Amino acid sequence: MLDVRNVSRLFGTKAAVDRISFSVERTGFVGVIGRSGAGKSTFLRMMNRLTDASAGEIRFEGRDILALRGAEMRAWQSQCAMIFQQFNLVPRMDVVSNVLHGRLAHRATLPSIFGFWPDDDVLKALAILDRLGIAEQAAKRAEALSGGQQQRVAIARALMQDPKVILADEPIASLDPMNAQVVMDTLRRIHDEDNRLVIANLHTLDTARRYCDRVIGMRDGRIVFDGTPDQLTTGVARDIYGADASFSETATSTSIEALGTRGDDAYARELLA
Ligand SMILES: Nc1ncnc2c1ncn2[C@@H]1O[C@H](COP(=O)(O)OP(=O)(O)OP(=O)(O)O)[C@@H](O)[C@H]1O
Repeated sequence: MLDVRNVSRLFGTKAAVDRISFSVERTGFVGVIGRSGAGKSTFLRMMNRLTDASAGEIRFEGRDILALRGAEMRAWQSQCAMIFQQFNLVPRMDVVSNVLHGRLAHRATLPSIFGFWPDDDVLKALAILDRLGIAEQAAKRAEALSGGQQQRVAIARALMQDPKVILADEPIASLDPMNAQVVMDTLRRIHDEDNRLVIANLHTLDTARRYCDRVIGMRDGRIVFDGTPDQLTTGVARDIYGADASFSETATSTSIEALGTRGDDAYARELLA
């Protein structure tokens, strides 16, 4: 499905991503972990063509997406939705309009600018918001929502593109543990129910272990670990983060795990409703 071959990105003489290779045979939930500056965001941005690669190939279903230009590149970008740490919504615009912007690549620009959306698109946006549990927020300005709700709006906007791949760059780094859990549950559900490939850069080990089928560890632009969550032991994590024997997992953890084991999911949702 996805074949990344010897992909590099240089900034000046420094390799932010250094000849990385891996394959994803079939759709899954892949987490990418590593300390700040390891190259995680640069890799996602190359996948989405927001940043050019310096070398290598990224083949998705047989096509080298790094070689796409013009309309073909834009078509790829709409199949490959991106979710960002800071949500990237239009704060003063209402929620449903923000979601409808996920359809921009499919619609004429001018009517969209003036807010003329086909009824089908509006109904689809409302159905997605309903699926993500935030339909009642549809008419509010995005800026009036909590961080977790805003990230769910961003996920709804991504789903409006009907993407094959969802790339999430630190999707919960700005959220408190309860909101983080709701957002991660949402991403996982989208993978399970829709079979979309999710690749998420994550800054906490417990989140990677809990939600991912596969974890890729990056260090200094290279892949230094590629395995299952079970194989992600403290020793392995120490290598990925480049820490010494004093490495502590708590420094790279949130309390999501604790919330889950206490069975507080329903409580978290109640609070967020
Ligand atoms: N536009 C740029 N110009 C110059 N250097 C860059 C640029 N973008 C990234 N870098 C450098 O590339 C390296 C990898 O950065 P990247 O943002 O991919 O890391 P990361 O693992 O995502 O870290 P973080 O979690 O802090 O975002 C860093 O050393 C960074 O300073």
